[in-house]
Amino acid sequence: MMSMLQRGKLSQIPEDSDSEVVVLVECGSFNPVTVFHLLLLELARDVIEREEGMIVLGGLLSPVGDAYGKPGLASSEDRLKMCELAAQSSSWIDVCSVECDSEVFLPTWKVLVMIREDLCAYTNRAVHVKLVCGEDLVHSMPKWAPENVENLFQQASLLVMPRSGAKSNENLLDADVYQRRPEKFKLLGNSLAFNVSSSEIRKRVSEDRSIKYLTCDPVIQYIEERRLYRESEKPEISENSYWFKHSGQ
Ligand SMILES: Nc1ncnc2c1ncn2[C@@H]1O[C@H](COP(=O)(O)OP(=O)(O)OP(=O)(O)O)[C@@H](O)[C@H]1O
Ligand SMILES: NC(=O)c1ccc[n+]([C@@H]2O[C@H](COP(=O)(O)O)[C@@H](O)[C@H]2O)c1
Repeated sequence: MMSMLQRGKLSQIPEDSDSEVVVLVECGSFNPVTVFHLLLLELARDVIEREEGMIVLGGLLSPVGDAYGKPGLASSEDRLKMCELAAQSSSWIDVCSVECDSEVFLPTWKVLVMIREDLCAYTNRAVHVKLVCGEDLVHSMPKWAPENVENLFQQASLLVMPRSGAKSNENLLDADVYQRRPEKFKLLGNSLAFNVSSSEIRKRVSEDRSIKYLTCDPVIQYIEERRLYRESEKPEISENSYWFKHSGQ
């Protein structure tokens, strides 16, 4: 199988180390990738290394495939490329193309299992997988097929960042999914929470406003060259899309 995380970006595991090994995965649309997506992985790594003493093998951005059917989604080719350009700025973050390569929608738990199995086979040791996300993803889970949520909690644990300026006022601690499996969650401090989003970038591009420092320079150049997001969004919502049925929006 093609590598999901370039071997050159993987941390070395000292031979005599009995520390637990983990890969951090962020799943999303990345339409386009923002500075916050990268920062979220950095903050998660810091917490896991300092507070849990685990070895972080690497971090992955996994853009959802075209089959998700979310209105206004740029092609998986463009979103994958922008993630790759953003990951060039990191020594340990890489991009996983398994969702974009798939013609069918892959539930998040399946993506995490594929990544974990690939890395277990490569390192020849047990590898844990943690989903790094914003709290809006957790609030959307009641719309997912219940078995997909259950499988996710069986296969992985979550590192969750409060989302400043979130549309929802729900508190993560009140969410049913949290209350059912609190041991599966670790909350990241909100002192660095800020309100940059892909939708804000798309809006600003369509209004010809600056997006400097909201995403990486090579991503800005790519958006300009490919003239992405120039039209203001006219969401054509297909009621048959996976997104419409399961995204919670
Ligand atoms: N500013 C932010 N604060 C907290 N979490 C964030 C932030 N931006 C993105 N995330 C998280 O990163 C993951 C991937 O995000 P996604 O690709 O959906 O970007 P987004 O900015 O939420 O997109 P959009 O604005 O198009 O809804 C999700 O778990 C999301 O909650
Ligand atoms: N059943 C599932 O596992 C399921 C359902 C809906 C969305 N998701 C994921 O949640 C993320 C949502 O991203 P957006 O917030 O950009 O729509 C995507 O990575 C998507 O694959 C997973």
